[in-house]
Amino acid sequence: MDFNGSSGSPEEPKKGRSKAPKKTKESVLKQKSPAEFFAENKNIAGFDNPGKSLYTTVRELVENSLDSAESISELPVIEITIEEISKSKFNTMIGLIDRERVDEELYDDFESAKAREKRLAKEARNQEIQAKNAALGKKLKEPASSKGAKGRGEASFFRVTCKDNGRGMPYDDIPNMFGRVLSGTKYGLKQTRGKFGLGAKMALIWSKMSTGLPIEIASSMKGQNYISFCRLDIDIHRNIPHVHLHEKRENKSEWHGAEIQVIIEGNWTTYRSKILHYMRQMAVITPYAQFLFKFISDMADKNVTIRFARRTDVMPPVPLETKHHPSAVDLLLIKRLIAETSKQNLLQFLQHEFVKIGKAYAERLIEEMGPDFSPKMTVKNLSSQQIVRIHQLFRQAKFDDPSGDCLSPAGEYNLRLGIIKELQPDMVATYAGSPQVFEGHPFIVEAGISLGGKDVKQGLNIFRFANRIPLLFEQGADVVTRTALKRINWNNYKINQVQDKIGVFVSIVSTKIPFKGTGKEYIGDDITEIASAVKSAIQQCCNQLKSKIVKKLQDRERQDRKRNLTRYIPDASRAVMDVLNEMAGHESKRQRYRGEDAELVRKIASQDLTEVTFRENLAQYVEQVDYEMALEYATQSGVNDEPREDIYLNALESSEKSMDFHSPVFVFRLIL
Ligand SMILES: Nc1ncnc2c1ncn2[C@@H]1O[C@H](COP(=O)(O)OP(=O)(O)OP(=O)(O)O)[C@@H](O)[C@H]1O
Repeated sequence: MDFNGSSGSPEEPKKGRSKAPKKTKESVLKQKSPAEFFAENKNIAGFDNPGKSLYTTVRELVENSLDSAESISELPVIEITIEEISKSKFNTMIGLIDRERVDEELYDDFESAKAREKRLAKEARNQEIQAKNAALGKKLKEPASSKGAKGRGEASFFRVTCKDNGRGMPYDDIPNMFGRVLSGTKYGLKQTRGKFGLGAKMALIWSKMSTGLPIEIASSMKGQNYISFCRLDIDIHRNIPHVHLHEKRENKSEWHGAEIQVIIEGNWTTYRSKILHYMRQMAVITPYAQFLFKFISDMADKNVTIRFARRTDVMPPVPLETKHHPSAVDLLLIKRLIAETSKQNLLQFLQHEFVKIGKAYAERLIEEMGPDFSPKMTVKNLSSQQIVRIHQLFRQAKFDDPSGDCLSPAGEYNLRLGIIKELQPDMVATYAGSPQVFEGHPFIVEAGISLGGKDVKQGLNIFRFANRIPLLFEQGADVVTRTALKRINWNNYKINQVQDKIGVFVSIVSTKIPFKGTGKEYIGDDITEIASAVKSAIQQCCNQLKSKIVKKLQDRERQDRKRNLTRYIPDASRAVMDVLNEMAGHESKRQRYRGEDAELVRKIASQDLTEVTFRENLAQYVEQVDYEMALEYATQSGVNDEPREDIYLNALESSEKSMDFHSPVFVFRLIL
């Protein structure tokens, strides 16, 4: 869909300034194209500064690739490469001669000899303080990063490439898909990662603003014997693609998918960890995808290669496009649906363009609308007032909730697998809620709680996902953070909120994610339905963990008790034997005992019972008591009934041909 309402040749100028109303001399009225607007307000789309822009570019490209592969039910294979381009290399690329500085004082990072002296003295003082503190065992503060001198520093350039095995794009659509802001294929009512028709264009706008270089797209669809190649940039004022090269190339390897390449200014140093976190979290929520992430630079020690291997072939079902729920439409939307419908009369329109309106219910609604409505009336002839009446009734009438069938949650199995694969926790519990509704939109909340694991800090580590996208920014106000911090009493579940390493994973999917703020980065805390679904999903996980933790604690207590008893056996045996030896020492003393006691004393005297046998018997007894206690606990807590789950892990290297035989308790792999 195209917000400009244009579908003609992309190269042809159609809208924007050229079509602005004629201005009189006094008029101050101006128009802006959507591309211009977003270029001027790029923070809205997550392009706040070079570092964040690098992060958002990666994110937009990866998410487009995932959407694309999943739309054809293909297990995603995605390669993302960030290549650092030095300034001189960049200058060569654009044909600019690298010039040495002549007038040093002209530069923003120029530092006078006096200022340099002052800075170095300050740095030396700081180092001294740090050394003193270190000697006193005090916690060291990160030294304020000394950039040498003031200044904005050198710009860094990066070539970002993302290659996938997805659906690809039709040859003719590519220029508009990448060169016209607010055009995309994901505007319908459907759960998708992308929605606005903006992300890829923003990467291009940023490249245009920072390097002036075009974007390159290579793509092929299944069965196409050619690769569509397109190099283009965007005419920001007119919001139309400016195509440099658009041609068909040979597709020898029968490849399908897309490869997008863009050269932008960025900052790897400040956003490295965010980008790697993003990739890692994406691997958690998408364990059926294979990601290869590479950072390449001239300095080999900066290079990074991370392969996030596919660990399951189980892919969530493709989300389905659904119709609007009557309680979630506004006047404008009803008018648009009327304009677009293929249905003739009001009855058919209500029945077919909305969910949860059956024929009988549509008839009752029309009856209720009043005497100037009838089932057979032509829907396109409805007056504005009549449409308002329909809208009012939609807001007041009762409708069944939409079902969650159109949604595609990650799935409890995938979430658990993702958590285990990336964090290797000591314990994990997951829960998938049933579909619920807010403002006429279905949503599903899934959660996972883990304890322990690698690269997890003490306290709460929150991982948020919306429509299977990791959300990394603006965490504080998010519904998940607030719920985990304020509404869960972790003590109740024997979890120590400060000391334990707690992973909180919450994934929300919906046909509409109610993002707050400008950056599509957090979900507000004010939608009660979502807030309570998040709370209950976390609690369900905590309950599962609690029984595991209690069992573990009891196990530990038992082991401690056994260890303590065992530790005292030698002393206790020796002490008792001393007494017994004393009793059996003299014939005259032995005479005093009768029955069992006499027998015992006799055995001591004849050395039939020694300290060693006594010690052995005691050890055996402790063992038996321990066993009986374990058995008693198992019967009480029904440990044997604990649900078991099969988890099938794929081999890290899938190059070997093999066949897996799954049994309830093991997987047998036959290498062919
Ligand atoms: N890797 C890809 N494979 C196939 N189609 C793609 C790919 N990348 C982009 N597209 C197409 O280009 C369109 C525009 O992409 P863009 O990133 O601008 O917007 P979007 O993904 O629709 O929404 P959002 O701005 O919310 O990300 C997409 O709707 C999709 O049809």
